[in-house]
Parts: sequence; structure tokens; C-alpha cells
Amino acid sequence: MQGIWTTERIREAEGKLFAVTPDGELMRRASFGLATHLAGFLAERTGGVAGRRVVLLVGSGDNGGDALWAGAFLRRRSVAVTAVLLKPEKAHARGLAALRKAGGRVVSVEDSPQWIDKADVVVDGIVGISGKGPLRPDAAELIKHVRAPIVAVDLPSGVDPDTGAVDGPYVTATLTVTFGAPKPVHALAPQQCGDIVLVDIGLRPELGEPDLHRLELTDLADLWPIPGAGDDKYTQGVVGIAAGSATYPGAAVLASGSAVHATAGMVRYAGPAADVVRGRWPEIVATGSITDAGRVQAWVVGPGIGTGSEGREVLRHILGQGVPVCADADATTIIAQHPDVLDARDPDTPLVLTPHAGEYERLMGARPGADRVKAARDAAKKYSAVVLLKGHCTVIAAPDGRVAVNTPRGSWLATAGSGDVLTGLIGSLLAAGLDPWLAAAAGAQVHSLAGALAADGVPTSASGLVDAIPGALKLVRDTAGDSGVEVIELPVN
Ligand SMILES: NC(=O)C1=CN([C@@H]2O[C@H](COP(=O)(O)OP(=O)(O)OC[C@H]3O[C@@H](n4cnc5c(N)ncnc54)[C@H](O)[C@@H]3O)[C@@H](O)[C@H]2O)[C@@H](O)CC1
Ligand SMILES: Nc1ncnc2c1ncn2[C@@H]1O[C@H](COP(=O)(O)OP(=O)(O)O)[C@@H](O)[C@H]1O
Ligand SMILES: [K+]
Repeated sequence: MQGIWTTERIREAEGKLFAVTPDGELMRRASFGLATHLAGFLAERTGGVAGRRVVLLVGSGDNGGDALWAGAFLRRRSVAVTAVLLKPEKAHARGLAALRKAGGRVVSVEDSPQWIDKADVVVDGIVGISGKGPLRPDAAELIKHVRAPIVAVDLPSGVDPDTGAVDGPYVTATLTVTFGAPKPVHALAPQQCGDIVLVDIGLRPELGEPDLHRLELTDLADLWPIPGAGDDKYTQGVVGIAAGSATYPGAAVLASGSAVHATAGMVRYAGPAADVVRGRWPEIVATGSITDAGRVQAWVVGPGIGTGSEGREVLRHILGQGVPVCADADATTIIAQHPDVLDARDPDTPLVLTPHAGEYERLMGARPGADRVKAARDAAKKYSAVVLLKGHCTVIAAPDGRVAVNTPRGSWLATAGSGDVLTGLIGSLLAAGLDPWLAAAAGAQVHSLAGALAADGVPTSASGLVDAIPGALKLVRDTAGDSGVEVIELPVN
């Protein structure tokens, strides 16, 4: 599992490392790594390094210091480096001196457009982990005119380091070179960060338990239930699906199909769409009534069941079964409107709620807001349930405070019925006995993998997503080990 640390925790760790490291050493490590990546980026983009033009946008803190030192390193490789100082009086003094000594050019904001226009790469050293709020007008004006790809130092400026939220002008980077450890912005603002590489500056031993987690393919491969020699269709966990209606059977077909593909074993369906579900998925044992559904190890309830009294009774019945439940869509609305349905639940029985922003508002009385991690944590506490907050990035919070983030591969999942597919995946994993937080996080990850495979650059459908689940699981099992963040070894001097 990849750890992610908030800026407060990063600062604490940096403080400890500072105390035992020679002055300036951490910045040297960071900026050398940055320069290495900038050279690689230039070579890849332009076919070479020497003679290429790099413009550094330099703010008032150490983030600008990193950019200046990296510029000095690049001068050794005959790169033409121009630094634009946004606050000349506050620019990192030693970094600036190093760049000047190495033959770098330093220009004012007013004189910078001619250099920015000719740049092969622009480096965003405006703000790093101390950044607050959007880009200030001077920086925003410069960024507006940048045509070259941008490499962000630590994180794209103008994006909140801890929430990934934007509230005004910000930098959109092609590549982000970060230091020490991933921060929330890297998981929560993928569109602004672009590709992300991590430079090891020796911080890891000083960091404690991560604040957030991201599942890696190896985790998925380890977690995903694979039948053994002693298994039969029952031992792997039977999942029950209570979804859809006679008028709207689609949700039932999608959630059931997703469950069929997620694990081996068995899927039961109970509800008014039994005939349609049976017709589409002959392997499903389907019945019209929840009361004669048979035994299951977990229930999926909600998609398309409606929010009326019938849906309410189905939900109440299921919550009283004493097995893990994934309550989605209409079930979340019912819980919001009739919280007493939860009285049927044994509080120790796992419950996963999967609201999108609108359903979240019904559950919590307010929209999730900019801090989606906090929003998910608050709901998880309030409902003593795992809460999976949907959106471009999906945040999965457990009542004990654990949070996982799923960073999507594009936005193809924003298609009708896609949530039904996710629910089926989570339900299957719950039935297999996974910890509910891991089940939700792993379900979300495979969901987005399936989305990327199904879409392959063009829009897909929820049915296409269902069909892509086997491919996604094959990819997980074949390529386990790819973490999504490349860690480079730091050359010594
Ligand atoms: N502390 C360390 O050990 C290391 C820090 N490093 C670098 O240092 C950075 C953090 O440096 P600092 O804490 O000096 O702060 P930053 O460089 O992130 O920000 C500097 C100052 O910018 C101003 N500012 C805040 N928001 C702004 C905005 N929206 N527009 C314009 N100005 C704004 C504030 O006055 C802030 O103090 C990291 O992101 C990283 O790049 C690296 O050198 C690695 C080692
Ligand atoms: N812009 C987006 N980028 C990536 N994933 C998205 C985006 N919008 C929605 N999703 C994902 O698609 C799914 C949609 O679920 P939901 O809102 O319940 O839709 P439906 O009710 O149509 O099934 C969720 O898993 C959500 O995280
Ligand atoms: K930056």
C-alpha cells in the first residue's frame, strides 16, 4: 500500500531530518533529483538537453529555492536557464547566488514574456507545501501565457496541498517532481499534477503511519479472492443483490453482472427484476422476493429499488440479517430520510455506504466541500460505516479513521450505471470476507481499471465496464508490482 502524508506530518518529519542533516543537504537532494528529471523530460520532449531553454518561475520560499538550485545543476549540462523572480527581495538567496554563479539569467516579471515564449520547459517553483489559496494575480498572469509544458516542483502551485482543491487560478503540470513522500494533492488532484515522480530525500524513516493510503496493484493481487483446491461455490462467499425494479431492471442487471465477474462462487438475486436478471445472467439464482432469497454472506442493496416503503422494507430486512451490507444509491437516500432503518442493524456488522455528492448531502445535511477526506471521515464516524465518497477521485473512509484514495485513470466512469457496477464489486468482496474498508477500496480500484480498459480512449458504457472486469483482474494478476509512482535512486553528488 502506498502511504500519503499531510503537509503537517511532512513538516514534522522534515524537522527531525533537518536536525541530523548538514545545512542545505535536503534541498540539495531535492533539487538534484529535480534537475535529473528535468533533464530527462527535456531529452524525451526535445531529443536533447544541452542548448535547451528552461524558464524557472520562482516564488518566495524553499519551493523557489529548489527550482533555482535545479537551474544551477542544469547549467552544468549547458541548458539555457532563465529565472523569473516573482518576489525578488524574498527569493531564496543561496539558490539565486548558485544560479547566477552557474551563468543563469535572472529577469523581472515585466521582462519575462519573451523568455517564457521561447522556453522548452517552464518550471513551477512558485509555491510548495506552504502554498495557500489560488495563484496570486502576477503568477496567474504569467501562467496564462505559458505554452511550453510545465514541470511542477513538489506540487502544482495554486492547488491546495492537503485537499487537492482549487479555488481560482492554478498550475496544470505535465510532470510533478515531488520529494520525500507523496502528499494528498498528488492523489486528489491528478489532473493538475500530470505524471508524478518521487525523489527520495531520506524522509521515509522519519514518517510514521501514513494519513492516507492508496492500494497498489500488488495489494489488489494479494487481496482479491482466488479459489483454492478446497473451495466450492459456497465457501468463497455468496453475495446477494437486491436491486432494480420491474420498470427499471438495468441496475439489477449491472450490479449482478459485476458480482458474477468479480469473484468465482455464487450470486443470488432477489427482487422484481428476477426474470430479466436470470435471462441475462443464467448463472444467478434469482427469486422475486427478498424473504426467500436464501443464505448469503453479504448483501448489495439499493440501486434502482426506489425510495418508497417497499424499498425501505427491503433495506430493513437486509440490515437485520447480520451479514455485511453495501448500501448504495436509493438505499443511501432511504437511510438519510429514515435513519431509524439502521436500528435493524447490529452495529458490529460491516456496512459500506457509497454516496455521490448529492447523496452525501442527504446523509450529512451539507455538500462534501473542498476537504473530501474530512467529509468522508465525518460521515464514516456518524454512521459507523465505511463511507465511499464518489467523484473523480474516490475517497474511502473507515469509522476508525483509515482513509484510502482511488485516483482515477481518466473520467470515463462518469457514465450512467457505473455506480451499480462498483456496488457489485464491493458486495462480492464483502461476501468473500474482506475487511469492509479494503473491500470498498479494492472495488473502487478495479472499477477504475475496468473503466480505463473498457474506454481505451473513447467513451464506454456501464455494460462495457462489466465486460471489462475480467481484463482488469487479469491485469492486476499479471502486472502486480507497478505502484504508479516512480521512485528514483538519488545519485551521490
Ligand atoms: N523543508 C524541507 O526539508 C524541504 C523543502 N523543500 C521545498 O520547500 C518547499 C516548502 O517551502 P516553504 O515552506 O519555504 O514554502 P513555499 O515555497 O511552499 O511557499 C513560500 C511562501 O509563499 C507564500 N505563499 C503562500 N501561498 C501563496 C500563493 N498562493 N501565491 C504566492 N505566494 C504564496 C507564503 O508566504 C509562503 O510562506 C517544499 O514544497 C519543497 O519544494 C525541498 O527543498 C526539500 C526539503
Ligand atoms: N469525473 C469522473 N471521473 C472519474 N470517475 C467518476 C467521475 N464521475 C463519476 N465517477 C465515478 O463513476 C461512478 C458513478 O456512480 P454513480 O454516481 O452512483 O452513478 P450511477 O448512479 O449512474 O451508477 C462512481 O464510481 C464515481 O466515482
Ligand atoms: K510548485
